[in-house]
Amino acid sequence: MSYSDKEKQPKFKSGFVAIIGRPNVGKSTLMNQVIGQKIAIMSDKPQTTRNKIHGVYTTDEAQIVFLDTPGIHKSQSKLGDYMVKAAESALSEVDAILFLVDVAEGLGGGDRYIIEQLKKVKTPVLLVMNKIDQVHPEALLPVITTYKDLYPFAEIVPISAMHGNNVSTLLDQVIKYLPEGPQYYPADQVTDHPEQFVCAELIREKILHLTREEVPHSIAVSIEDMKLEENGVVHISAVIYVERDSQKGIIIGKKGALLKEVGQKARADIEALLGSKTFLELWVKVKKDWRNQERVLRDLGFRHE
Ligand SMILES: Nc1nc2c(ncn2[C@@H]2O[C@H](COP(=O)(O)OP(=O)(O)OP(=O)(O)O)[C@@H](O)[C@H]2O)c(=O)[nH]1
Repeated sequence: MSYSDKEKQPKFKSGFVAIIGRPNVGKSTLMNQVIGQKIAIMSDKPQTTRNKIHGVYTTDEAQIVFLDTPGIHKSQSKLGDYMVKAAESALSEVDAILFLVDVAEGLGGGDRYIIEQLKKVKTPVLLVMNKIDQVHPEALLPVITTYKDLYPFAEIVPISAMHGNNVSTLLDQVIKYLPEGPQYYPADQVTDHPEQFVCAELIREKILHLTREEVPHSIAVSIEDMKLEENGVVHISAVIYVERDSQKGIIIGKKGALLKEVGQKARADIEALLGSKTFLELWVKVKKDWRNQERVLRDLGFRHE
C-alpha cells in the first residue's frame, strides 16, 4: 500500500479552550506570553457575552481560540443562578479547559470552588501550575499532589507565564486535545471582531455628526490594529477612508481641529465601551470609489449576505 505525501500530512486541528482561574493567577500574563502584544481587547464591563475571546493562537498546524469564561472565577456569593449555568454550559462546550493556579499561593477556597464546577463537566482539564519561578522546584511536588487528589486532570503543566518557561510545552499539550477542524479566524486576527466593529462605528458616528453630514455616505472606518499595551492602555489605530481629496480636507479640518475633535469624542465612548484607557490614532486616506470595489469592501469587513 502506498500513501501520497498529502495523506501523510497531519490534518489541521482547531478548537476552543477556556482559561479559568481565580483572580491574579496570571491568566492575562499567559495570554500576553502566548499571543505577544496583540492581545484581544476585552471589556471589564458587564459580562453580557457568555464566551469572550481572550486571544487566538495560530500556527501552520493548529489554531487555539482562548475563551474567557465569565462567572466561573467569581466568588460563589456573587454568582446568580444564570451565571453558574452559563459558565457550566460554556465549560462543557469547549474542547479543553486550562485551569490556572498559583503555585506560590497554593490551594485556596477559590480553587476549590472552581474544582467543584469542573466536576460537573466532561471536558478535559489541564492543570496549569503558574509562577514556578517563585518556588523552589522541590516545593512543586507537594502542591501537585494536593491538586491531583482533588481532580483527575488530563495533564499537569508547570509554567512561568511571566518568563515564558514551558509555555510552548503547554501549547503542544493543548493542541493534543483539539479535534481536526477549520481555521476559524485569519492567522493575523487576535481580536474579537464585534468590539472592533463597534469602535469603527463610534468613530464614523462622530465624523458624521461633526461634519454635519457633509461627507455622509462616502466614508468608511477600518480598525487596522487594536492591542493592549503593557501599561494597560488599549492602542487603537484606525483609518478613515474617503472618496475625494476635498472630503479628506473636511475631515481633517483647520489645522487638524475637526479630526482632533472626532478623536477625543470617539475615544471617550470607546473608553466607556472597553472599560480601559485608550490611545486612539486616526488616519485619513483617500480611496477613490471604494464603495464599488469589491476587494476593498472585503478588506473593510463588509460581506455580501
Ligand atoms: N512571578 C511571577 N508572577 C507572575 C507570573 N504570571 C503572572 N504573574 C503576576 O501575577 C499578577 C497577576 O497576573 P495577571 O495576569 O494580571 O492575572 P489574572 O489571572 O489575569 O488576573 P485577573 O485579571 O484579576 O483575573 C501580575 O502581577 C503578574 O505579573 C509568573 O509566572 N511569575
